[in-house]
Amino acid sequence: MYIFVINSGSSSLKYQLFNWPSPSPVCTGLVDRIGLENAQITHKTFIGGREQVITETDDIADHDAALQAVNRLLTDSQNGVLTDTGEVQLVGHRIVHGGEYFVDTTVITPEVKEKLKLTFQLAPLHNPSAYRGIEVAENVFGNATHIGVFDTAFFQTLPEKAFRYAIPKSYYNQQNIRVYGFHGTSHKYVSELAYQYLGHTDAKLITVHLGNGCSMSAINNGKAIDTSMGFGPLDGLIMGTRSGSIDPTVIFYLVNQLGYDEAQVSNLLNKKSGMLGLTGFSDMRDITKAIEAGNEDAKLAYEMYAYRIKKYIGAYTAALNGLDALVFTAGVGENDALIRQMVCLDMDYCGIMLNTETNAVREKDTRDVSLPQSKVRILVVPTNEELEIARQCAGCYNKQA
Ligand SMILES: Nc1ncnc2c1ncn2[C@@H]1O[C@H](COP(=O)(O)OP(=O)(O)O)[C@@H](O)[C@H]1O
Ligand SMILES: CC(=O)OP(=O)(O)O
Ligand SMILES: [Mg+2]
Repeated sequence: MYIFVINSGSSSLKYQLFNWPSPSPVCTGLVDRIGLENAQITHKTFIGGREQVITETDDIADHDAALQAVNRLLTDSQNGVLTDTGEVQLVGHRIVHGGEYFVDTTVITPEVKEKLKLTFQLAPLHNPSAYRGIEVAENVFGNATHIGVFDTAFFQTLPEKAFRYAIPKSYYNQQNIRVYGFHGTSHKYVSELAYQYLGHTDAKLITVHLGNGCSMSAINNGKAIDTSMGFGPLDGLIMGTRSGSIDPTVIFYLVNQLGYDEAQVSNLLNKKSGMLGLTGFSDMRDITKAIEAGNEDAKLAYEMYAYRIKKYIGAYTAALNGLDALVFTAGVGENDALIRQMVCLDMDYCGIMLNTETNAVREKDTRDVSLPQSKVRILVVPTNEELEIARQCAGCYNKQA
């Protein structure tokens, strides 16, 4: 059974095709810079153990054009992996915000799509493009069952003391204003691999997902008990373009003193802040280069980024009453050894002692980068949200069958 997984970002589209139940993808791809000049498609196929990479640069106006281009590559007469997109039976869609409506993996119907529209405001960088991705994919993969997998689902186990805000109860009861939590698919996936690596599931974990969006979660015996993102994916850690936690007084000031409206505040905090606002770059690789070139703003931003993570480690170690493993994942968490080093520096009081030598070695697989005497294991676990989405789609489909 072919399962196609789509992870639609605001300006990118990632995808993987699985010939289920094999967890190794038949092909993977990324369409980057959608809507900008010179969008780039990187399409990789893995057939008979051979990797083939096709890259194309073109102007791709929107998600519709992006999926049409992917469709062409998938069914190309020479290098295609499918004869027809009709061969795809399930399409899994990553949906960041399930709001109050979706607590689990859900088959997409017209009613589901209507409810999804109500979540746009809550995740403005993500849910509108996921919705667009669904609409386009329904045309391209007309025979398939489309299934939504929600970032928020993993956080259904949060206790009320962690998911409620200290505002009048009616805002929760009537408006569902509460912590939802995000990147749940990734936190779930890497925590399960960490438990496998540790060899037991009765362990206390802190998972640190550092991609464009960044979040942490505290996990006790496989159940999330707290997480750093909140009502929307803006709270908590400093991210590529998002501020993370900020005193709401700043927002009152922007509105009252500078005359900002809601769209301007949202644009500032979601798209112009974080590492981009502090340094002019949102990509950690550019920031590292800037630090090497002596850029003081970049150095400070890097320190702020690591410091915020450190504070959450302290908070979650307290919430868990101990810690067995600290797990780093996603683009920055997996690849940026220096961030891991800065986060773990001077944490021996908490039992965290990094092996700076093994930490500096690049590897693809799950690995332990702590010193033998460290009470807490420090793990680097590559995430794979697409594989987890495929797994959940197959589970949802089999339950229905
Ligand atoms: N070798 C690397 N060193 C440092 N950072 C990296 C490296 N490779 C990728 N990244 C960072 O990973 C980020 C993207 O992470 P990713 O998990 O792919 O994010 P998303 O899924 O949110 O787009 C980039 O912004 C970049 O800063
Ligand atoms: C929820 C979120 O922030 O997702 P991403 O990291 O893909 O932007
Ligand atoms: Mg991501």
